[in-house]
Amino acid sequence: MDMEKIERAVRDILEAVGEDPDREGLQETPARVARMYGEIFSGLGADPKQHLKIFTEGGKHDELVLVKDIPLYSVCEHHLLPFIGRAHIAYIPKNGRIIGLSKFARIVDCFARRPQVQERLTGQIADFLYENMEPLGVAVFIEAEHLCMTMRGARAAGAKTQTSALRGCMRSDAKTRAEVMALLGGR
Ligand SMILES: Nc1nc2c(ncn2[C@@H]2O[C@H](COP(=O)(O)OP(=O)(O)OP(=O)(O)O)[C@@H](O)[C@H]2O)c(=O)[nH]1
Ligand SMILES: [Zn+2]
Repeated sequence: MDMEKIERAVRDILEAVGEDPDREGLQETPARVARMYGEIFSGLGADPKQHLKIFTEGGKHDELVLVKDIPLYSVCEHHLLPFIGRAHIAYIPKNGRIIGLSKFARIVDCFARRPQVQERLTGQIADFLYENMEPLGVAVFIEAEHLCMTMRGARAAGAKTQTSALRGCMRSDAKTRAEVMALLGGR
C-alpha cells in the first residue's frame, strides 16, 4: 500500500473541507489515517488460502457444523464508511474434511478487510469455502448495520441488512436449510 499517497490525499481532503491540516490536532492525522487504511484494507493483500489447513479427522462426521456470531467489520465501497455486524457459517463436511474453527473468523476477516458490498462479501466467503474445502454444502449469513445508511443519507438508525449465500446441499436440500435456519433462531 502506498502510505505516502494516502497521507497526501487525506491532507487534501482536510484542506478541501476547510480545515487547517497544520493545526496541532491534525498534524499527525494523515499518517494515522494511512496506517488505519493499511489495517482495515489489509485483506486486499492477503490470501485466504493461508488459513485453509484441512484436517481429515472429521471421521464420519457428515452432519452440520455451525459457527455463529463471528464479528464482522468491513467498509462499504460506495462511501468508505464501516458496516458492522456478525457472520454465521454453516457447512456439512465431506469425507471428514474439516478446518479449525478459528479459521472461519480469519477467512471472514480476510474478505471483510477490503472495500466491499455485503452481498459480494457473503458470496465470496461461501464460494471460497465451497471451492476449497469441498464440503457437501455451505451457508454463509451476514447481518450488518451500514453506517452510510444510519449516520448519513437515509439516517435509518437501527436498520440491519441480512444476506445469505447457499452452496451445494444447503441450496438444494430444503430440510438441511431449515435445520440451519432453526439453529440461527429464525434470523
Ligand atoms: N446493496 C448494497 N448497497 C449498499 C451497500 N453498502 C452501501 N450500499 C448502498 O449503496 C447505495 C449508493 O447509492 P448512491 O445513490 O450511488 O449514493 P448516495 O447518493 O450516497 O445514496 P444514499 O445513501 O441513498 O444517500 C446506497 O443506497 C447505499 O445504501 C451494500 O453492501 N450492499
Ligand atoms: Zn455505503
